[in-house]
Amino acid sequence: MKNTALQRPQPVRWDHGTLYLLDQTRLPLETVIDPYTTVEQVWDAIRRLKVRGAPAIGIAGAYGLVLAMRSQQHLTHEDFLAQLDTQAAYLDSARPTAVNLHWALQRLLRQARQLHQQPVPEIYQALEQTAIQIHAEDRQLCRRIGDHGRPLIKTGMGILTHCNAGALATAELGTALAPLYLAHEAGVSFRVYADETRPLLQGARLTTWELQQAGIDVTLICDNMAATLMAQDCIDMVIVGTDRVAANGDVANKIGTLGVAILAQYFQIPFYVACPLLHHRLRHPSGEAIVIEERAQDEVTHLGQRRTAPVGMAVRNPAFDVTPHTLVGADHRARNLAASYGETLRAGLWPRSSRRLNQRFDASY
Ligand SMILES: CSC[C@@H](O)[C@@H](O)C(=O)COP(=O)(O)O
Repeated sequence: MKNTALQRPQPVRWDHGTLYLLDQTRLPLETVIDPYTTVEQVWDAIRRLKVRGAPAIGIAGAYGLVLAMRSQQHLTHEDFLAQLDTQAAYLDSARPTAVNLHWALQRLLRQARQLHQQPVPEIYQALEQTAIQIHAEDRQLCRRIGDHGRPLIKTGMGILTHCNAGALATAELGTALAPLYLAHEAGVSFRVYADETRPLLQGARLTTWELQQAGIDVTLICDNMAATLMAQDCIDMVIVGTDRVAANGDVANKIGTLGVAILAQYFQIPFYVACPLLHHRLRHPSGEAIVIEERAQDEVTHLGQRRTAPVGMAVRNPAFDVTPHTLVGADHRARNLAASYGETLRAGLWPRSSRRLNQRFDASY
């Protein structure tokens, strides 16, 4: 058994009331961990992707709300709860697509309302404990995804992943990368292909970095090389994370995921989405209703500080896309026959309809 636990990076840390975030914009060249003491700093870190990946954003947002309320403990109950609402709405505005941020903030708001009879400092203490609990729960959820997905990983496989859904995006193991970490620890040898993931290069900068640190065989490819590698039989499965799941099983994930899913169907390669459905309330009936974050133009017109497009160029920069549920799953032939259900990698269940999918999610967490 190999032990990779020591090499895994920790994107978020809470230590005696101070939040520490690993600045992911500086990876892989520099490993910088900054302390955060104000809600404005946390909002900015989320917005700029210093902390990123749906689960890590949710955890950081929860701690951000705790930081916001620390200096408000002198307020009356009514004013404390009003301020809590205001600060949660502010944090929630940092990034719209990942469900975890909204989910974590709402959980803290609900808890504060339930405790409205308690003295304000006790409500504050409970908020801090819940943020710590959200952090710990994510660690467990990632491990469960890892346990569930590990048997899929077989010796000799080539595995393609897009963006970064690893330790850097979560409390510990990652979602999509959790099965890979556990398979590696169990001695399974496989090769990961990491899409570079334009425009912000989460694959090139982050997935390669964390897998390399863990001693996992990883090869970097440009996004436009995936089709060729599939045609050359280098890819046996695709596994990605998700920022939001709709009730019909459609999944929003980093821009470019849809293209990979279409390719996987063409080449009849299993396409898995790894996620803990605890956070996904399946509020949207289908992927069309999911709000997709549109980011700044310079992320597309520049590579780092260097301009690569003409001045004045029209640009689109949606940060995520939606993969229809019909493209998610392991058996493309079966899916063509019964294309009306989604399959999402989760605790041992492969539901056959979105209604059952919903029930099973609730039952398991
Ligand atoms: C476990 S993470 C799943 C997703 O959050 C991940 O794949 C992703 O798209 C992250 O996007 P990012 O813009 O880097 O926050």
